[in-house]
Amino acid sequence: DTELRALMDIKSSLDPQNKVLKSWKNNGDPCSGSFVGVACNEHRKIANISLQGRNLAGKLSPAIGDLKCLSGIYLHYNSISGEIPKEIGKLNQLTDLYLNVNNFSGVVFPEISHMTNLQVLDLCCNSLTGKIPEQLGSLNKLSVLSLQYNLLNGSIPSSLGNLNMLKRLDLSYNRLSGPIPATIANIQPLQHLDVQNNSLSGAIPTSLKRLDAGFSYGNNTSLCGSGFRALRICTSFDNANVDVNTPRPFGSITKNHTTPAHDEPQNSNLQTDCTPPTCSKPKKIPQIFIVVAVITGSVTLATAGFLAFLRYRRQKQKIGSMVEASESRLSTDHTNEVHSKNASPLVSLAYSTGWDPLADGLNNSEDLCQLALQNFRYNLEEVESATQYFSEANLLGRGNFSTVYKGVLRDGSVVAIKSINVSSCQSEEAEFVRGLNLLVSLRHENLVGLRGFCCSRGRGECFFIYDFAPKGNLLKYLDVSDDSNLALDWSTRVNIIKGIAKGLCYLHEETANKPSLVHQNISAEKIVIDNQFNPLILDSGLRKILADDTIFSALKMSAAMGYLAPEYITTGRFTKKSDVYAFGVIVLHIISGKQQLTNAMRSAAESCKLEDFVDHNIAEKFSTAEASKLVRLGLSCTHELPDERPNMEAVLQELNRRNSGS
Ligand SMILES: Nc1ncnc2c1ncn2[C@@H]1O[C@H](COP(=O)(O)OP(=O)(O)OP(=O)(O)O)[C@@H](O)[C@H]1O
Repeated sequence: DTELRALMDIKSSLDPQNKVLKSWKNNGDPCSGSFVGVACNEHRKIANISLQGRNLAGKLSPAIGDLKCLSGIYLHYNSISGEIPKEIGKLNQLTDLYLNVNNFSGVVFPEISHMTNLQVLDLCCNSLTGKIPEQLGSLNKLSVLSLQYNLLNGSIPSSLGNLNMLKRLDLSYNRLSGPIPATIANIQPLQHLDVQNNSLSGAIPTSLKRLDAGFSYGNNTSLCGSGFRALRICTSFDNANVDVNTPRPFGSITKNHTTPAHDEPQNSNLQTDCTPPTCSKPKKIPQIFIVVAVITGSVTLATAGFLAFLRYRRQKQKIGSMVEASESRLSTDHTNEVHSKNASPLVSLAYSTGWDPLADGLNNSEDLCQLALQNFRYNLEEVESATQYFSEANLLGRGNFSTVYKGVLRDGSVVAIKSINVSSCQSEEAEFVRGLNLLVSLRHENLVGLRGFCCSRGRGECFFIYDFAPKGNLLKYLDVSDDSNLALDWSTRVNIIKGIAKGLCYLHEETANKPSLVHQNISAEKIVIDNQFNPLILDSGLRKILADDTIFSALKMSAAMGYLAPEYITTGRFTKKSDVYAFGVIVLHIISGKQQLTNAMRSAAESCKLEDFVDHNIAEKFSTAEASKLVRLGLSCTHELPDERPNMEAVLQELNRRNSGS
């Protein structure tokens, strides 16, 4: 079929050596869940391609334009080169386009503006040249436009002022010249505008003052304006300049450029190709059995405000060199004031506390908190030697904002070392240090033990060193065949459920020594198993040191796996009850032994048909009474309404009651 052919085409150009996309098979079914990074909608049309951070080094094929029901393309943090194909413009259902942090070159084709449903366009950190097409001004659903760190020149099109849903606009680190169009200042929802490090000139529209700290304009050759810090007052020459470049009324630009005659047949074709029900979005979000594409799309809607502007910062190797490049550029080209404004607070933290080996001897901190943290400090050398210089052979997992390696410390103990890019961390130094203090203070038998950390300015990364849990994560024990030896027996399953409940209860409770914490990212991958088959929760408290937007990528994953509480879609907030929901999903996973819970399974659970729900691998070797109570617990924890879910304390009481009764 056309979609499969298109996928094969995309595969051969994106991954010519067939290293990453082996699972995309000519005779396979892309909607079976077996094609890595591919998710379909309810009509079995491809809705999402999520291949971020996969080391893809080929090109993006024009065949992408044949996947007409795509709503999200996530190809960021790869090394994809060549042009962004014009054909991408045919995707008029697309809401998210993430091509940031790659090696794309060539121009931004005006055809991109045909994607009329686009909400996030992130092309940051590539080598794109030429002008920003005026036609982008017709993408009127756009809430995030990120074009920073490219080689774009020419002026900022005033048509961007038509983007009346835009919240974030980042054009920094390009070669743009001319004035900042006054039209941009009129975009009501705009909260962040970054144009720093360009060659802009003329008067800054005064109304941009309302953005306050959300407006960054440093390092532009001849900008002027009154009431903006570190800017000179405009002269009559500047004002004349502005007049010359005063944007045309944007209505006319929109008319001329956004709906050129040749677009219409193309777009209307797409409409007919893709008319509902083929591409329709589900009206209702089911509870835990959720289509990946639908939920990721919905989550995007609910959280678009905080999702994208910092995404470019979240790469591993590239970002380090980029930070350094921008630092050196700033220190040679620009004033100290700008330098200190742009340097990451965390970088200075690394200096001031001497965490970085390069900065040893500079430790002049008198802050008691920070001194207490010194006990947990490791140096980079130890981290490097433990992981054999971050050898791929020691790689345990690579997530959206972090990478985990297995390592052996000098004393012979085995550890898991989680590396997080500095740019994914809280940028406020005080907040970060507070988060660190909390992190090291958490202690519980069901939380994986944190031994220490190391923040390296040189690598632009922070490392967290944890005890290693040798039996792997919970996923390893789901969907296993009965001859694999991995099927857990009943009492182990109950013990694991109870342990997770204890760990979560500890996190949720507030004591004199710790605040109440919401984990926010509970899933089977975040539960590792120790030698005694006790469960240990990963990443507890980590949220406190991460930048606000960092959680978002993890969120999409948990949404995809069904761990995300339904109310998140409307509230955009994590609560203890959303942790309870994820816990409930895990309970159902453990009892059923399955990672994917089908509707049929849910009905079986609801009607207490245990024989259809409990993992066949344990045959009859389980207590029926206990199993039906646990299934009921799983169902009540995953109740659609948060108020109807029990809190973790009640869950634990129920589990203990069961134990004493059995
Ligand atoms: N302390 C540990 N002991 C044993 N294995 C671990 C430990 N920490 C992590 N792992 C393994 O590494 C995998 C990846 O860890 P984790 O999910 O925390 O990081 P990640 O892949 O970088 O994802 P994320 O972006 O969600 O943090 C885990 O699922 C687990 O299998």
